[in-house]
Amino acid sequence: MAISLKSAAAGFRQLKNHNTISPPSRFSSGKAFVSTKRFTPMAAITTAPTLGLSDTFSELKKQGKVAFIPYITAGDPDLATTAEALKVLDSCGSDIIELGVPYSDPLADGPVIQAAATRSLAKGTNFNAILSMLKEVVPQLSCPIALFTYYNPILKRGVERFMCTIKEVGIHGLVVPDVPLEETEILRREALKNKIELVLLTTPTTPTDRMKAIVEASEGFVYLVSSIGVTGARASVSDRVQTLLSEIKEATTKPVAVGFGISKPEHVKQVAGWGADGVIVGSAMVKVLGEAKSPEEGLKELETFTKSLKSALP
Ligand SMILES: O=P(O)(O)OC[C@@H](O)[C@@H](O)c1c[nH]c2ccccc12
Repeated sequence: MAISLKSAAAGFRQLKNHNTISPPSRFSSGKAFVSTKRFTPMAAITTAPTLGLSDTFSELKKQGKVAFIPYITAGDPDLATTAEALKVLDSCGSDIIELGVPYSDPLADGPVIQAAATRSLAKGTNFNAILSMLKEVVPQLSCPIALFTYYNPILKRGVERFMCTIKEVGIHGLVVPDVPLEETEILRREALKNKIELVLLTTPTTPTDRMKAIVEASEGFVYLVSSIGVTGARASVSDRVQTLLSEIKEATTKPVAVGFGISKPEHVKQVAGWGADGVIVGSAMVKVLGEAKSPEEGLKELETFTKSLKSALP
C-alpha cells in the first residue's frame, strides 16, 4: 500500500523542519506547484510522499474530482525535454502521468505514437537512460508515474529485476498492453513485492466474464479502452463507452479510467459526465510535444493544452 495521507502530511512537515526542498503533497493545500525553471540542487532533494495510483483516485473521489492522466513517450523529442515535460504536466495538475517506453514494434499504437517511438529510438533513447532521467525527476514531482511498456523490454531484463529497478526510481504503476490476463500472474507477483500497481486493460470486445476477471485482477485502476483498433485522436468518443462504464462499475468498485481517441476538452468533459473516474489522453499530447518547431515551443504548447483539458474536468 502506498503511504497514507496522514503519514504523508506528517512526513512533509518533518521534511520542512529539516529545511529540505520537496514538492508538497498534492492534496495538502491546493495545487502543488513545481517550477520547471527552478534549479534544484540534487543534494537538497528529498523524496516527496507521493501517493500511489489507487490512493490518488480515493483522494480525488473524496473531492468529487476526475483524474486527468496524460501519456507521453519517453525520449521524444529527447530525454531532457521529457524531463521538463513531466514537470510541466505535474505543475498543470495532472493526477497521474503515463510515461511510455519507446519500442520498435508498438503493435497497439497508431501513427502518432509510432512516430514518437521511432524519433525517440533514433535519438538513442534506451531503458537505462530513461531510468537515470526518472531518478532525477521523480523526486521533484507531486503526482505518481505509471510506466507504459510492451512486454519485450521487461522480458529482456527479467521480470524480477525490471520491477526492482522501476521501484528504485520511484515508479508507482505499470501498464503492459500486450500481456494477456492469463500471463499476468508472474508480473503481478513481482509488482506486488515492489508496491507497483499493475493496471489491466479491458476493451469494447472483451466478453463480460473476461472483463470481470480483468477488473478483479487489475490494480491502481481499470483501463477501459474506448474503441477497438490502435491509439490515436478521433473526432468523437463512442457513446458505447457509457454502457461499458456502467457494466464495469456493476462488477467492481475500483476506479475506471477511459483512454483511446480522447483529444479535446469536449471529449474529457463527456467521458467524465458518463461516470469515468479518470480520463487518459495520449496521442494528442504526444503530437503537441513531438511535432512542435522546437522543444521549447512544444513545452509551451503542452502547458496550454494540458490546462485546457484539465479545466474541462470537475
Ligand atoms: O493515444 P490515445 O488514443 O489518446 O490513447 C491513450 C494512450 O495513448 C496510452 O494510454 C497508450 C499509448 N500506447 C498504448 C497502447 C495500448 C494501450 C494504451 C496506450
